[in-house]
Amino acid sequence: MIQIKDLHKKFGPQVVLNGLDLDVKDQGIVAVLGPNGSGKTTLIKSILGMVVPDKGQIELDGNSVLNRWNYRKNIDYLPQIANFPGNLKVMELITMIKDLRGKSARDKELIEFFKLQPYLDKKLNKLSGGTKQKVNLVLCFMFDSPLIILDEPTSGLDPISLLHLRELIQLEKEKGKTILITSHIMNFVEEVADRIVFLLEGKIYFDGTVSELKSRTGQEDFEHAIANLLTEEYV
Ligand SMILES: Nc1ncnc2c1ncn2[C@@H]1O[C@H](COP(=O)(O)OP(=O)(O)OP(=O)(O)O)[C@@H](O)[C@H]1O
Repeated sequence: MIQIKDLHKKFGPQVVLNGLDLDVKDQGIVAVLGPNGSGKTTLIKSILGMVVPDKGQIELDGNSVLNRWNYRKNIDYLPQIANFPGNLKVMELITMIKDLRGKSARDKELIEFFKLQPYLDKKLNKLSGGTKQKVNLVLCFMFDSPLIILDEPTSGLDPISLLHLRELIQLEKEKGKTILITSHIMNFVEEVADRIVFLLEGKIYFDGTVSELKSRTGQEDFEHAIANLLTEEYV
């Protein structure tokens, strides 16, 4: 589905991606992890065509994405920070995005899933951070695309909403979708991820399952296993 070869990206003198290779063949949930500033969002935005790499190849289903835009219609994306006009009402925003995308949407089902009915007539700037994030999740998931990219989807969510999100992600996976997630909430990642891809110094430093990570680092606890990857590199 996604094939990335020798991806390089610099911002000014700062090297962010330095020859990164990534192959995602199967359906399932891939967690892209790494310290702050390790290039997770840069990688995601490169796949989406929002960042233009300096060098390297990105293919989706065998076709290069560089300088092509149509492929993005088949990706659902949740940005890390979504900035929508605050004076729009929730339902107005959902309707506007549906009109722009021109695709059928399952917004009603998701509004119910996240219990957003009481907020539909409220302006976005009057919502709490967590409620805004639920609106963003509705916008992201409503088009039912085969590839879903979620940049920090857990941001601002309370424990019950986190459970809902986990359930939704699992349901989407069961439909055969590929889901790429970044998150700093380690127990959420441990519960949902089929594969962990850990970025460090512009490359993939670890690629495997949660249990492979635990056995490589000799740590039973996932958070400690991740911390161990970092000390491995820096001692
Ligand atoms: N448009 C840009 N211009 C200049 N520097 C940028 C730009 N986008 C990202 N960077 C820099 O590239 C580095 C990687 O950023 P990126 O957002 O990809 O990291 P991240 O792994 O997603 O971090 P976090 O965990 O904090 O979200 C950072 O040092 C960031 O400041």
